[in-house]
Amino acid sequence: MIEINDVSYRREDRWILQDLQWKTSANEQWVVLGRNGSGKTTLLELLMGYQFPTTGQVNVLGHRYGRVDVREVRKEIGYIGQSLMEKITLRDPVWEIVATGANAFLRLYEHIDDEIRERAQENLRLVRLEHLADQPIGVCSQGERKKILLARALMSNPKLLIMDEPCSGLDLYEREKWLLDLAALGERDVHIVYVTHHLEEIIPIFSHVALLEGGQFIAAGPKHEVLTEQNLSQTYGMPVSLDWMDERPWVRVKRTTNR
Ligand SMILES: Nc1ncnc2c1ncn2[C@@H]1O[C@H](COP(=O)(O)OP(=O)(O)OP(=O)(O)O)[C@@H](O)[C@H]1O
Repeated sequence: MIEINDVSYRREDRWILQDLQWKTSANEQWVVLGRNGSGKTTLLELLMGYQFPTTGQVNVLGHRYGRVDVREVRKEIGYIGQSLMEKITLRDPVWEIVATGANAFLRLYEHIDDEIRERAQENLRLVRLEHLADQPIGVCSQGERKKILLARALMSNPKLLIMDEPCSGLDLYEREKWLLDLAALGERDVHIVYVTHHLEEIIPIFSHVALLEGGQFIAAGPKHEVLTEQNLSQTYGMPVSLDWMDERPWVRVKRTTNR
């Protein structure tokens, strides 16, 4: 699904990503973890074709970037990130924002087919927000907006769903409801790459984890192999302990004698 070979990315005189090798398969669902500034969003931008690597190759869904029209590849990718929310017009009704996911535009400039309108309603039902269809998105809560973006991302029946901290700003209740919606996606034929700061969001549908530190992968592979106390302590730069509960990892900072 994704194949990254020898990828490095430089901005001005600084290497933001270095020597990345990464290969994912269709039956795997990935989480990417790393500290602030470790390069997670930059990595996602390379996958979306918003940025191009300084060296190396990026292949997504069988297309090699640089040789294809990335706009065509993007039609097969659903994306949820803060930058998308910032571009949305807050007075637009919810169902219209969902409908724009069908053609990867941000606004509707022409008449919408009944079929697309119906599918937008269906996807809103999927995230249990059909009652908000005619409201402007500006009046929706943060949790509702995240779900609306999920419904939007599903409009194009994406083969790949990329999510950049989709739970940020959600309270515990809203986060758990969002994760339930995400778990329901496990039944769909969609490959997920999910960036988060919170390990407990690694629900059972996720099979693989990549750990980024300073623009390099510390480890990438099956979650039970990668999520070790040693790897996580290195990723976060402090000693941590790890517990698995309800098939989810929970991390705690180890108390140290030095202050
Ligand atoms: N346009 C840019 N010009 C210069 N530096 C940049 C640019 N974009 C990102 N960076 C730098 O690259 C590094 C990685 O940024 P990135 O946003 O990918 O990190 P991140 O892991 O997503 O961080 P966070 O968890 O805080 O969102 C940061 O140090 C950032 O300052």
